[in-house]
Amino acid sequence: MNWDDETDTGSAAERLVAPAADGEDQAVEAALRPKDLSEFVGQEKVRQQLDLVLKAARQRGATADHVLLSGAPGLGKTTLSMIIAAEMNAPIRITSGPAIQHAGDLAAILSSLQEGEILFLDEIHRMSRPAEEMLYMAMEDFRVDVIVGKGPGATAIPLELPPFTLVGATTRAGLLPPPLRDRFGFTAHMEFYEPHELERVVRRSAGLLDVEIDTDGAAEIAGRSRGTPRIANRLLRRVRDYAQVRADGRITREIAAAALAVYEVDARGLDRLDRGVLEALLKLFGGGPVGLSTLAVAVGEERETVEEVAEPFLVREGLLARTPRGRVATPAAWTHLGLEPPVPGTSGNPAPGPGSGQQGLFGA
Ligand SMILES: Nc1ncnc2c1ncn2[C@@H]1O[C@H](COP(=O)(O)OP(=O)(O)OP(=O)(O)O)[C@@H](O)[C@H]1O
Repeated sequence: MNWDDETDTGSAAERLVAPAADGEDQAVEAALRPKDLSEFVGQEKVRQQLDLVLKAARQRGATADHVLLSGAPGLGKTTLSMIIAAEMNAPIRITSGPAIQHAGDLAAILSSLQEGEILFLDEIHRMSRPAEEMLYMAMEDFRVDVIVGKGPGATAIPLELPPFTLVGATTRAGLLPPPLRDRFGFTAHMEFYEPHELERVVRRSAGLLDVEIDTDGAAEIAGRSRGTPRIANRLLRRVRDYAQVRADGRITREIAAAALAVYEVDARGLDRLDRGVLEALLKLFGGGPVGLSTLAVAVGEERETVEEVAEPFLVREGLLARTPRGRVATPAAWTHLGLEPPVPGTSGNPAPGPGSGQQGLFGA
């Protein structure tokens, strides 16, 4: 899947359930990041494999193989790169693909690395082609050719680099050219987290933020966090505000549910936009199929917003399907909104069923 699909565009930019980091996240994330592999929740396979890779490198007294981390935003790629540095007792340099537009930008970074340093290159799929080609040689031979001069008189001056470990992160592993992908010794795909894992993330973060929370309160937040630790931490902060202002500061299931109802994040993590799309699909178009443009007009949003912001999560949750004939709601969508699907052969509006308690863009 294309995880960039779930980035923010237009009116959806301020969503509480956006997977990308906002300013407030950046300010608090440093404090909440696990510092070593044992603190890193979930991703069992990745953790075990990485643990072996790092231990083996330490035993050999060598730098670790280059590591590629792929997966949706907010699943812990940056966190894991910092853990790699901590486990290797090495400094870390952080940069990103879009920041490296020229091969010279990359040469400057590479030539200033210390031996064993971890170079974290976020959004590696967005690096320019000349920089990418320079990276091939740097990863394989710890050497780059710096081109001096222009035209026929240009000469390549080889520059030796100290051994380093590149940790590349991408939301789009499929976009990486095979020669780049093949140069990583270890590739890990980060999965969305299970609710019980997010519950642990929430409880851990609550501890660090000095917030009292019970098991059910943590479970309630976890269930609405769309499989993503960053969203779990963000919802926790909003629930903490509510608990502090409207209650005694302690987070229980009731407090979490009431707080997130204020922010219109429902029990499954759908927000106002997601529910608006689903409600239009069910109430106005009998569950589809309906074309994307028509659906977008019906919810008063841009086509791109519906397609790139709302739909990826609805598809992932099995609530909506993209078919050649248009968007179609699944049986789970009817159940989630508490509506009865129309009986085949009738054209009446769907009747509200049990559980249709929450208001959406179209009312209940
Ligand atoms: N496995 C985990 N256990 C505990 N907390 C986690 C875990 N993974 C991520 N987090 C928390 O989620 C937040 C976001 O993580 P991080 O910045 O590493 O995500 P990312 O995948 O690098 O996102 P992006 O792709 O947007 O850069 C951090 O505050 C971190 O503390």
